[in-house]
Amino acid sequence: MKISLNDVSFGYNGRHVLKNVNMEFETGKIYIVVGKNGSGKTTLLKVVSGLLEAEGTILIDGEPADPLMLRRNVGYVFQNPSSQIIGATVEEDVAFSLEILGIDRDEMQRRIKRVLELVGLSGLEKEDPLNLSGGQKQRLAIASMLARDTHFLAMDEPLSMLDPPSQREISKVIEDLKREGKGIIIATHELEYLEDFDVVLHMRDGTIDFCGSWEAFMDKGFEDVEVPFKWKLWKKFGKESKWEVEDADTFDER
Ligand SMILES: Nc1ncnc2c1ncn2[C@@H]1O[C@H](COP(=O)(O)OP(=O)(O)OP(=O)(O)O)[C@@H](O)[C@H]1O
Repeated sequence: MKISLNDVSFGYNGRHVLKNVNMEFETGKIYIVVGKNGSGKTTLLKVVSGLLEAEGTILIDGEPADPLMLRRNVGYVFQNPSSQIIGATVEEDVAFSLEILGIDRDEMQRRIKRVLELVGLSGLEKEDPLNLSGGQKQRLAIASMLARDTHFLAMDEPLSMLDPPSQREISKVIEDLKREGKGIIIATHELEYLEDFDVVLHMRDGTIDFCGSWEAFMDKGFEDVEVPFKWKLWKKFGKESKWEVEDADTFDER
């Protein structure tokens, strides 16, 4: 599936914070959206997810799509997972996101089991979400969206509230979802742990001023994004090599 944005703009109270954006998102790929605070990342994700209605044209596989159609195809995972968690138990929380879809009980149980397995929360079905760690809450928020089985997921800073081990774990979950064929759009400042991503988008002042590979992104150099040391290693030694460099400060990039 492909979602195309043609000259899409959005304004809060008449002030445009997305300006004539043209972009295509495809399933089976991970898109990383970077840019400084206020550049429009969250707004872009909310427009693609149908949570905000924008000006311009949005197409799904070439057909005009309204916000409702976008909501059916793109799940949005909020920046703060706690704001999304409403169930008294882990399984109930996932069930809530399915109830509005009118799915029968057996199918619901199947989906709950599957998504909790996928995000590594099996065994915690009866747990109160409030007792979960930050990483587990983030997994639950992802699981609840996943259960809706949308083709795309838009995730706003899914790694920002996590410690490095949890960032690594959630990155793996996200990469597994890509292998399942989902299209994933992630707004993030944390570039360290995701490895298997496809496209980097850079936003500046409501526009996408770069869209391409991480190599091209590094070549261009953006002053407002700190490129992870790992990318420099990839560039020097190849992405597949597993080089360990002990002293990052003295590493020679050339
Ligand atoms: N509900 C709102 N009402 C008015 N202005 C808003 C609202 N939400 C965001 N904005 C403004 O829109 C612009 C883009 O915000 P957006 O949240 O999309 O940026 P962002 O790149 O996601 O930032 P961050 O990295 O801080 O999350 C900012 O100038 C912001 O102040």
